[in-house]
Amino acid sequence: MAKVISISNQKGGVGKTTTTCALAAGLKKRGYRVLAIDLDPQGNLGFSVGADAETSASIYNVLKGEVKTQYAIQKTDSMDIIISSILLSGIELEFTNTGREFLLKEAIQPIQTFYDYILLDTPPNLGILTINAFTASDHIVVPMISDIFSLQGIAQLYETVERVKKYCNPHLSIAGILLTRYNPRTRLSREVRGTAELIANDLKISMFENYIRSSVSASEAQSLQQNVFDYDARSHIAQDYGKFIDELLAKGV
Ligand SMILES: Nc1ncnc2c1ncn2[C@@H]1O[C@H](COP(=O)(O)OP(=O)(O)OP(=O)(O)O)[C@@H](O)[C@H]1O
Repeated sequence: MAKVISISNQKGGVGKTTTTCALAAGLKKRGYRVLAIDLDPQGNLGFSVGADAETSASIYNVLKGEVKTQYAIQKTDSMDIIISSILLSGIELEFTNTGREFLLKEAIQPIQTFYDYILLDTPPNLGILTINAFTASDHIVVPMISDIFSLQGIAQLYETVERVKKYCNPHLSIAGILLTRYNPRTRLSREVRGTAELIANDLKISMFENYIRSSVSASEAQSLQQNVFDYDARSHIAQDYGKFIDELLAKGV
């Protein structure tokens, strides 16, 4: 039975897609069966792994009930993936029925025995797609860049998680906050890290000890549609994501 992990932060550009891609590819390299589902209407994850966006079904078709989940899965070198669609951006108005928070959970139920991990790349907001992701998930990984605005969003995210736990999914847990695009040499980064630790501590959320350093390999790998390990296994970003995955597995996630 697959463990389901949301990679989520309502702030844009914090490394959700990069983390989903690296986590999926790294877990696959460790021998796990991994499916990633792109819930972000921007569709960057599908592009990052070279998935077909022209003819294949997307998670939008699945949530609409037009296509069975198993027929939307594409196999790529890095991971199995269900791509996103720009049509997801209208879903807030389109799906208004009772129970709409459970659509994704129901959609992945028939395929959960075929995978060890299902990773959900969420959009940069706390709307119905993110609520669907949290309702379907066992754990949430929260990528965060070390700037002062990112800190403000953590409490809001925490409140959403508490609401989902109360009404939709009591088993949900935040696996931890992962600092991304981190530069250990700058004082600001270190200060924000210290403040993030205080906030996380107050909310009883853990921070991952490992962080992801800033590296041009992130965008270079994406533009070549490769995962960071295949692009350059010796790069900072590949090494950091490798250590993060070890830490995540050691936590029992
Ligand atoms: N460790 C890193 N070092 C340098 N650049 C990075 C790093 N991680 C991600 N980036 C770059 O930052 C940009 C945003 O990353 P990404 O798309 O993963 O964020 P996101 O949170 O998914 O964004 P959105 O909310 O828009 O979906 C991308 O151009 C990516 O290449």
